[in-house]
Amino acid sequence: MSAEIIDGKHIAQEMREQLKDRIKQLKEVTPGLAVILIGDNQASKTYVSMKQKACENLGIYSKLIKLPDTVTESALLDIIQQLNNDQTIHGILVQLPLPDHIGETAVIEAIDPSKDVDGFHPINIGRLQAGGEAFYPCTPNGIMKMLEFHHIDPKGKHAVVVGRSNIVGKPMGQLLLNESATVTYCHSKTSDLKTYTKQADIIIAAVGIRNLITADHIKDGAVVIDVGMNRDDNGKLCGDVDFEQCRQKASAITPVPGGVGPMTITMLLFNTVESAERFSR
Ligand SMILES: Nc1nc2c(c(=O)[nH]1)N[C@@H](CN(C=O)c1ccc(C(=O)N[C@@H](CCC(=O)O)C(=O)O)cc1)CN2
Repeated sequence: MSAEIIDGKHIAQEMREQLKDRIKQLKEVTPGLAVILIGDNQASKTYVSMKQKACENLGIYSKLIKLPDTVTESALLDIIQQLNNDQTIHGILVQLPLPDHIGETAVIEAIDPSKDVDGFHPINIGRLQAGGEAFYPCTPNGIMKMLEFHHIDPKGKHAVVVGRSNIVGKPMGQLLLNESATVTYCHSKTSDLKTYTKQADIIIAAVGIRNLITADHIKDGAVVIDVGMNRDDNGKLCGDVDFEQCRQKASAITPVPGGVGPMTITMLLFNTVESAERFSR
């Protein structure tokens, strides 16, 4: 078997075209996104510039606030407060990871939940658990859209999520559960990982370990979603899944790059447009 490739770039592009129409409908309101970037992390700079470019292409106003990694937590909280009160801003995000001296929880909790387009605030996480209207975290929500696009219904399927981060693993399991999947969480300390992954109809690999998931880890026909963003020995971007091995056995698989990544940014745009729509009602 050779797997169907789940092309995140293509799905992202289709969704972005739909968002353009929604932005046109907003008429007097221009959706506004504030992005706070702290320090000099090269990957973060790249992701932020991709977010800004994507906003520009769609006609979303984006405001970049660059802060040195010496910024204090209290100065950062003040800036967030100003953005909470800024009527031109419908979405606020603080690019992660943060420098060690800044508390992630305090920062996330300072963002007005109605502008928390990353979907990380405890109010949005609680609403996600309740299955209600909320901003859902972008990467897992993007994966749900990819499954939907490929008519892969999680209902009754066994989904194994490998990873337990607050931004991907945990909400991913919750979203799959909300769609009636049976969910197993594994992580970097799970012993005998294969025992679990071999039972999976859908595997989400989001642990940040290059080539952790090999053909031996999956059953024939599994759907394999790779969230990993790692570098190989030559500095080339690669995921948590051995793509060449697993594509021979899986029924559908995402590549890295060009899989989940583009959907993360698209779902950020989606949440920002949704927020502007809510403000304009
Ligand atoms: N505040 C947030 N911080 C972080 C998030 C987040 O959702 N909110 N997620 C990640 C990084 N991230 C977005 O911020 C992100 C990662 C990867 C991609 C992406 O499109 N990757 C491309 C490859 C890009 C490259 O060449 O380097 C791909 O997979 O094709 C987009 C967004 C952590 N921080």
